[in-house]
Amino acid sequence: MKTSRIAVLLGGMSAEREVSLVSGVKCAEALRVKGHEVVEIDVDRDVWDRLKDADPDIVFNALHGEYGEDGRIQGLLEYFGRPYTHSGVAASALAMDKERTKAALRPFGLDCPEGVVADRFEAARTHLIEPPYVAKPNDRGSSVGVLIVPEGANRPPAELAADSWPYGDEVLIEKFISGRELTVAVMDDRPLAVTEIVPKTAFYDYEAKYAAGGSDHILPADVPAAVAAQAMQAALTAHREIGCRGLTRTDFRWDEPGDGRVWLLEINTQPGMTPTSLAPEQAAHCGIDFPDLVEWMAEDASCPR
Ligand SMILES: Nc1ncnc2c1ncn2[C@@H]1O[C@H](COP(=O)(O)OP(=O)(O)OP(=O)(O)O)[C@@H](O)[C@H]1O
Ligand SMILES: C[C@@H](N)C(=O)O
Ligand SMILES: [Mg+2]
Ligand SMILES: [Mg+2]
Repeated sequence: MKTSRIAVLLGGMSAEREVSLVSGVKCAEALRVKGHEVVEIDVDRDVWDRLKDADPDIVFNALHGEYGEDGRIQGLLEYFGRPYTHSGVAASALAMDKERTKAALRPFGLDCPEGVVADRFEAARTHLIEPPYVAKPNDRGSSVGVLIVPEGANRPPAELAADSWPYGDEVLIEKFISGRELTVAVMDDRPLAVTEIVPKTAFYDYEAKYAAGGSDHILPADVPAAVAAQAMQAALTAHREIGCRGLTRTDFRWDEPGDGRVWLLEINTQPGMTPTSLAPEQAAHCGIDFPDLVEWMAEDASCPR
């Protein structure tokens, strides 16, 4: 790839700001290793002015969560008119909405857990589906606000009605899928591998995701070949049918003690690029080191309109 001037967007205004600062610094470092001129932009409401000042050839979006992964910054980048990494406006907006993503993918034969989107105060008053279920923000990431409601629970989680609840009023109440946790990254049209995640905590929460040693990653996952093939195919189908670009990562639960189905939870259009993140680990497993992965992402950047 020819040497370019690349603006790396990082930080931002989401609940995943700290994660994005780590992803962004790592990606900026990798692009510098590859010889590119890099400007880091910690994104706030002045991002337009900062982009104009930076005058980049390419924008590398290392944001996660609301404003950075949900079509909003992508819309602004379309106006800016320079190639940007990852998915475009529509795919980003759809993928950030977990329940609508599942509805979009079921017609393609993918198993997606039953769920209902509700106002958080209503969900705090009464069980909207029979426990066990998961109550989680419909449009956040890094497991923020994820609450597990076990079988036999008398009441919904009181946290949902707290004044201090910071994740918006819309929650997804989703059937709890017991079993094992799998994930598959996709680069363009290539599913990379299947990782099984074994968290040290009760589930794959923020701590298990980002604390060193917070979870074990088994790569390649020690699962039957048919299960691995099903997860890889489902990740590719999700990437294509949601209309994604560049790198994505799709998360699954394999209901091994139950009926053995592989259930799709969500597709992430801005997967983490931190030292404990899963997509770079899968790329490395396929022989693509971190600088090569990041440079491929920059090279793959586009601005279709
Ligand atoms: N329906 C479910 N059944 C069982 N566990 C679940 C379910 N939904 C979520 N979880 C648990 O919570 C974690 C986070 O859920 P999910 O992947 O939907 O959210 P996220 O916050 O967008 O995560 P990410 O960091 O991957 O963006 C899952 O990895 C899983 O451990
Ligand atoms: C960054 C985090 N939402 C991930 O999917 O890796
Ligand atoms: Mg997510
Ligand atoms: Mg996830």
